[in-house]
Amino acid sequence: MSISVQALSKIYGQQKAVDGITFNAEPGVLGFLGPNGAGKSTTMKMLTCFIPQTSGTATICGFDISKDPLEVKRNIGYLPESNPLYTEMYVKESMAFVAGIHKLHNAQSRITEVLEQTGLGPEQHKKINQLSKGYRQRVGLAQAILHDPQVLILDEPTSGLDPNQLIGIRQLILDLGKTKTIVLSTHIMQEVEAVCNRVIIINKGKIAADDTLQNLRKKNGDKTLENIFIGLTNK
Ligand SMILES: Nc1ncnc2c1ncn2[C@@H]1O[C@H](COP(=O)(O)OP(=O)(O)OP(=O)(O)O)[C@@H](O)[C@H]1O
Repeated sequence: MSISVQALSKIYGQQKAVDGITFNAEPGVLGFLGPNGAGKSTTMKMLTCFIPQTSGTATICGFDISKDPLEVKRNIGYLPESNPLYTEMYVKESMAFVAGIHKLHNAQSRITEVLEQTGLGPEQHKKINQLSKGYRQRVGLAQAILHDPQVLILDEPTSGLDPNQLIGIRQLILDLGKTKTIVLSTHIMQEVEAVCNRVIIINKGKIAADDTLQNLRKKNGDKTLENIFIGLTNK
């Protein structure tokens, strides 16, 4: 199992942000949906060992997030919602920096491959602070996939992109999802329909639905995904 989550919870002070969620994921693109404040980013931060859980367990490619964080990080690529980048670096230089952190042996050829895959070739000699928002998103994604992880955690990877950029990034996510397990957080229902084969809807820290898109529609009288989302998250 690529991702296995058992009764995972996170409490910040008095706030129960994630409340005992359990799910598994295998290769494919899993849409991770929920209203603002539902606990999506918090869950992603726990799965990537960014913050510790309050209780429960999770494994990534068999490695426990509490006991084996280094192995988890070797097997996971993470694009956080804020997409933090060293903006003073040149694109290619920033990729070499990340390759160094992962101690990649084939760094040069892998960087060339990933720059190509993410459409960054023409921009590779610019400084990150000279790039448009869409291209910065691509740099974040390129850094997340550089070490060829089996699991990708993408927190709103397409927010703020123009329609042309959207198509390119969605296609890349679809291609990656053929072999990798991708957890994709997004508020764009059209995007979910375009790339996800399964969705989890989270509301107030709990899982409100976990199913294929097809089954969700069947169970909800063929309503649109937007209406299903509204129905499940206004409780
Ligand atoms: N560091 C923190 N300290 C205290 N509370 C936090 C912290 N981070 C998140 N929270 C709270 O936890 C809850 C879940 O937040 P989270 O960011 O996981 O939601 P989300 O589903 O990703 O929302 P969005 O769609 O707006 O990004 C919210 O009520 C939020 O205010």
